[in-house]
Amino acid sequence: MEQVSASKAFGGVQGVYRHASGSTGTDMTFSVYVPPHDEGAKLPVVWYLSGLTCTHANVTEKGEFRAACAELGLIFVAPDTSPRGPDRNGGAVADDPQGAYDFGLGAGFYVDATQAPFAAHYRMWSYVTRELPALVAANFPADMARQSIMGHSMGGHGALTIGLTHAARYKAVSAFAPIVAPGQVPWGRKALAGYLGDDQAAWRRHDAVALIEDGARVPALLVDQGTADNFLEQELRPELLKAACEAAGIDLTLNLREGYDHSYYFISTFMADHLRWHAARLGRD
Ligand SMILES: N[C@@H](CCC(=O)N[C@@H](CSC=O)C(=O)NCC(=O)O)C(=O)O
Repeated sequence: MEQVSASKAFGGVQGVYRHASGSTGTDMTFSVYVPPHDEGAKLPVVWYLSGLTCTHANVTEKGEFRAACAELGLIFVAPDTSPRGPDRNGGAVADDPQGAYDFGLGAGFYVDATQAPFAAHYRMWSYVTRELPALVAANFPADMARQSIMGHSMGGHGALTIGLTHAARYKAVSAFAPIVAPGQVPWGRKALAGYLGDDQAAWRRHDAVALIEDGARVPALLVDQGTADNFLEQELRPELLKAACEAAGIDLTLNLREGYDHSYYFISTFMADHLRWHAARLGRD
């Protein structure tokens, strides 16, 4: 692992790191904020999965998480959203043929692709759930028995599906403006078809509403959603998650935030609220 940068912030260190990923077969860049802590202490880890078009940098620069993480003693990890790099294996790493913002580069959807040409490199599920946690555990003062996960939009979809699938691992799961049912909306249908083909069982394993319908459970979920979000009605559809949680008895807190859009102005406004909710479930309040 190579350190790209390290800057003191709120008494801790905001770092950016690069490594050769075995999951994606590319170099991957991610950021980690380590709050001030006693020497030898192990700290809980909050994972943040970003949305379409993002790298680690969007939330790192605009997410305004550091003050709360420093206060609460939380490590904050922000991975990239897709493999990147020189074109290999027929365009698997480079942008998709249409150059779309919602598929291919910057739009890995946190799945392990099975379809050519993406299967060779687009393995963000393995990267985020296995490879990067091992790297973080080995290189940072992380208590891997206390992890939680959150995300935005496409990353909210990733946080929900990963959190529902690994319910024992992640002590808290939350999202900002998540895609809740990718199998039912254009962004998701395009990505799942492109990465997973027509395997409907695989689609359901990467769809929060379908996972809940199929029996996945977490004790509680927190979702914040802006009412002025351009993507609300066509792509996000939080009412589908609300209905699934009600039917399943999952304690969903769905905060509809009047006038907020889909941007980091919205996310940064409610970031500290989410981190406090996570901290309470990670034994840090
Ligand atoms: N057409 C827009 C759409 C991109 C966009 O809004 N991306 C969001 C995530 S959307 C769901 O995953 C985002 O986080 N953008 C980065 C940011 O810093 O705001 C476009 O191409 O810009």
